[in-house]
Amino acid sequence: MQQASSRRHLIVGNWKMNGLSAGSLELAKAVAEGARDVGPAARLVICPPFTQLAAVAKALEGSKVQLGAQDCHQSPSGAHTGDISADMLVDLDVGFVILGHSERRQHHHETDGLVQAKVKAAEKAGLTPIVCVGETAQQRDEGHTLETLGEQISKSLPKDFSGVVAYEPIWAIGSGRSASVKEIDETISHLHDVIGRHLDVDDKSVSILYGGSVTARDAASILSIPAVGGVLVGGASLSAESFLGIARAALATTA
Ligand SMILES: O=C(CO)COP(=O)(O)O
Repeated sequence: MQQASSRRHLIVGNWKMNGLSAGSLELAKAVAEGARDVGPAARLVICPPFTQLAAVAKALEGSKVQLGAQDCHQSPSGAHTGDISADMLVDLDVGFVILGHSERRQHHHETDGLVQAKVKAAEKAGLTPIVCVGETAQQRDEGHTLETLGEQISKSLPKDFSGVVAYEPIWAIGSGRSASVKEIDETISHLHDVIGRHLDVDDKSVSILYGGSVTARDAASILSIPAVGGVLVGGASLSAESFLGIARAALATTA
């Protein structure tokens, strides 16, 4: 098993639908500036809304912080009013794209099949997809967590998947209640097994992040779990101080 000391954690900020011009620029610059102290312990990615990508890309020039987006369309171009293609993201120096987030699965009715089509489009364009999976509180209470996640993994990821997975229990998102270290450890270890069984890739090659109410306070204990490849952060990524606090926790786990 991979040891915590040899890993480089991926710390991803998902700004969701937050950020106007001035505030986004200020936040991106502050993250870029503070990232200098984080050293090689972590790779930092911030995912602003589409409207801020171009400005944030400029603000991150020359920094170690990479740029991500929050969705893309499954087609390269065409009559898809209001949509954004993977090539359009690459054109703006975007390197990562979050796909299949539970908020899109729930509010935009995205299915596993659609998520897989988007993953293929993203990989073809040269983006690294960050594919989210997670169970509802009801699925958890009824004992269907592992089955639900297994189905999402096997149906949302192509057999030759080369991206990143994020385990985000829906009940933990925005609730202030992160899953426990034991829950995260057991679930992510299970997801590695599912990947090994269902995909044609070495499960160790797929990094699995945890997301759901991650803060600078609990980041070190989460990042110390050997199976965890990093974190996907919502609310706490909207302040440079708390996002960088999480990144510094990665540094502490490798010290
Ligand atoms: O959905 C999330 C990140 O994609 C998690 O959001 P919070 O960190 O606000 O719980």
